[in-house]
Amino acid sequence: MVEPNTPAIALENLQFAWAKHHPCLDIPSLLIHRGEHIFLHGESGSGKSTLLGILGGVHLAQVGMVSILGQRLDTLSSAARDRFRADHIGFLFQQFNLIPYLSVLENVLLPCRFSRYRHSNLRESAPTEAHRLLAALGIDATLWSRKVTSLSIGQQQRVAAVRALIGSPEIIIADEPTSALDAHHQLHFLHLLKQECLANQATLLFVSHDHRLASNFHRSIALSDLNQAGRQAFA
Ligand SMILES: Nc1ncnc2c1ncn2[C@@H]1O[C@H](COP(=O)(O)OP(=O)(O)OP(=O)(O)O)[C@@H](O)[C@H]1O
Repeated sequence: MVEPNTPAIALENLQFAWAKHHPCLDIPSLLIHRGEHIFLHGESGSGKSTLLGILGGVHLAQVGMVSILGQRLDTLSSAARDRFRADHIGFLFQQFNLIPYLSVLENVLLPCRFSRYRHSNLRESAPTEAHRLLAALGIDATLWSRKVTSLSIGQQQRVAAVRALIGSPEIIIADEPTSALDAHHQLHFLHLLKQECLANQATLLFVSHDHRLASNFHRSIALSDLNQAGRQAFA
């Protein structure tokens, strides 16, 4: 159980460089509170996906502190970080990362198979909750047993959102999730995602190039304002 006042995300003095490369991220501090909906934007190549990978414990910063829900990631083994991510973070990727040979329902149930914590958060049985979320995100019951790749791009995106949301992880991280959708479907998708995050009091960190979406969030953060990497080179 995570204390309600514990920040969702806290970074201090974070520095990260890819092997044999110049520093990519140098962030003195970042604090995101529980339940906040954050819009994170930045130019292509500015390090947004790298930062999300650090927050999810996929990459380890060489310097600094990364604390997620009060847990310092650098104190965990690689396997424990994977477990922590599976338990507490729902990731929603630009390319969906759905398992192509599984059905819609099988894809959606995966987090509850991999995480006992997320399974234990369910108020109903896993299939019942999956059905509720799929219906809430507008995926018709006739599609649930179909192979996920037979769905349209917009439908696959919503299936990926259901997979991120099931079992109520405290943090939802969405990396350019709407880039394949047209403007109308983008807003509709965002509305549904926010609604589910609100219902779960989840923190939403949403990355996009599309500034028109920013007004839908509590706070907008420009990575260029946070990140000092490379600044001295141009000073
Ligand atoms: N696996 C990797 N190995 C080495 N360098 C990498 C790797 N992944 C990303 N980079 C580099 O790190 C920098 C930041 O990349 P990143 O993908 O985080 O940017 P981004 O802001 O998410 O870009 P986009 O908006 O285009 O997705 C880039 O210079 C990129 O080339």
